[in-house]
Amino acid sequence: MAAFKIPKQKEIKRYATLFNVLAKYGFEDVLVNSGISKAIPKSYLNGHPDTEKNLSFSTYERIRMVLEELGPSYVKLGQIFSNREDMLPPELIKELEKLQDHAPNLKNFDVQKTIEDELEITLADYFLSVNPEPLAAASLAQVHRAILLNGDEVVLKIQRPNIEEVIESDLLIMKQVAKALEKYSTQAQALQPVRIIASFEQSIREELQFLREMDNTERFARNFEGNEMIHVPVIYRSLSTNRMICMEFIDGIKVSEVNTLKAANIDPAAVAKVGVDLYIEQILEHGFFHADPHPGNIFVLPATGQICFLDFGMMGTVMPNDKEALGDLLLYFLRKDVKKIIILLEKIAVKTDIPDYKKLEQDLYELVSGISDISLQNVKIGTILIQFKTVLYENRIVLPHYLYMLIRGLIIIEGVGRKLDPDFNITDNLEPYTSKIIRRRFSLKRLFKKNLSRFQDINDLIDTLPDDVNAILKKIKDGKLLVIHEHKGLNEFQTAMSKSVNRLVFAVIIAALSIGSSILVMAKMPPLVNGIPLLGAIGFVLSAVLGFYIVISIFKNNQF
Ligand SMILES: Nc1ncnc2c1ncn2[C@@H]1O[C@H](COP(=O)(O)OP(=O)(O)OP(=O)(O)O)[C@@H](O)[C@H]1O
Repeated sequence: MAAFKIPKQKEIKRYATLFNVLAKYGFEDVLVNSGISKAIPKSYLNGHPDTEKNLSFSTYERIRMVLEELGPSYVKLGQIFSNREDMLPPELIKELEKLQDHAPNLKNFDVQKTIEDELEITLADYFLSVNPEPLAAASLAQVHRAILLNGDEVVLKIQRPNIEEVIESDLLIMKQVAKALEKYSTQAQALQPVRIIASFEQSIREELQFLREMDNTERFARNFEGNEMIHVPVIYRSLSTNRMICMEFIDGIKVSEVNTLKAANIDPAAVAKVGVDLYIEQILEHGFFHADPHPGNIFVLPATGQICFLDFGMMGTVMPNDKEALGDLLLYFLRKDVKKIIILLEKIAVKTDIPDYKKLEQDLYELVSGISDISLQNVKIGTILIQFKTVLYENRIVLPHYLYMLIRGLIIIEGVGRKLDPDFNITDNLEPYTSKIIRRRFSLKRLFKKNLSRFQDINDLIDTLPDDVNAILKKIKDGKLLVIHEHKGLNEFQTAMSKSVNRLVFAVIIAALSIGSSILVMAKMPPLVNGIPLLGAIGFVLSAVLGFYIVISIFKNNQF
């Protein structure tokens, strides 16, 4: 039996609550085995729990219920881990996603005094009014509307009083329990509770730093500078602190309120298209994306139709190298090249322990075949991504955290899009990016760099792409790729390439002729005819004729 440090009096109640809730759902063993329960006076415990009723739920359901009952810190723990597919099984993730962040309004919360203390001001010097009734209440903060002296409408996102202490104290207990779980429960060991709590500690501390959230908001605004489709709330830095954000009030309609949008003459289908475009741009262009784009965090401004994202507490980052890998992954998926997908996954994974490569190959093959069996028009990216996550989990491949954030973000945003427009299809939004990636991957410059080794790739690509993607390729009016597509074959492409090489050789000859003949003319070198150097004159004429021919050919059909 482990020696457990007797908790201080004020912690005993929290431990007792934890024990009672765990016991209610049949998880008390760990506290008993680790000796924690012994340190709690019997008078605090609820007697023997009635586990019969609650055990009828699955283990993962019971874990979610425990978190709900234990309150804000634990709900936050569950929410943060609802996107840690790299650490938890999919069935548990599904349960954690059900956790809602609607905390009860604070009782006896003196908003005015809190603001004055936080900013060290007298309220009336800066604010015309502050609404004591919260606009929203979440586990870490409460949001209140206010009006500044200049008439600006703002909201104040204020951290709950003493939230830091509550979290510190909960963290302490969580760490103790995690250690005990890891030591005494084989079932819990697989979930790596100590690692989970360490990671939670980092995330929750970050979320409590409102200065970070403000930095994120402003970075997000800079990324979209000049884009008329989006509006980012303005932050009032001088009225904000690390525990309170003062920002522009967004007088918008939530994207989930489809009827209200229609009543305001806003086309929900257009909102879906623009909203998802903006999201994909964050991922693939800026590499800095909103990690929680649920409908409560996306508004439409009725006056301008602009989309407005809120809550920049959790953002994902895609580094330039990661973008390259994402592009490759997309292409290999489209080509159903399972072997290359595996090589790439192994390259980018943070951890792999693949027990059976044949099974992995089979799983991925089933996944990619599923994509091409149905037309891209009917593909639900969410379904594919969920399957993909399951394949990763079952084959013990752990990808970097940002990828799970991104997958989750795409699944959520696709859901938002489909709610706004049942015919919505995210692949339409992805099309310009797919085209761009393909064009970049197979540009002549890159092919030259790769010693033309991608010839075979291109041929494979053309032969294996689904019709829809070929249609995408067709749309690329940039010339080179169109030529590749229309020739539809390796030989023709090679011919086109060799003509390009010819063109280069001709250009070099002409340049040499011009330079050579210029030297002869300037030096007036013999043989001379009427004082003009004969060779120089021939060189001039030749280079002029050839140059003219090449220019005309290029203009006519891009070939010669
Ligand atoms: N600038 C704003 N203008 C209007 N409403 C806002 C604004 N900021 C926040 N809200 C409202 O307050 C709610 C909670 O805000 P926010 O999401 O930033 O807080 P949170 O504590 O991170 O909550 P959650 O974790 O539930 O997302 C939003 O969903 C929105 O309804």
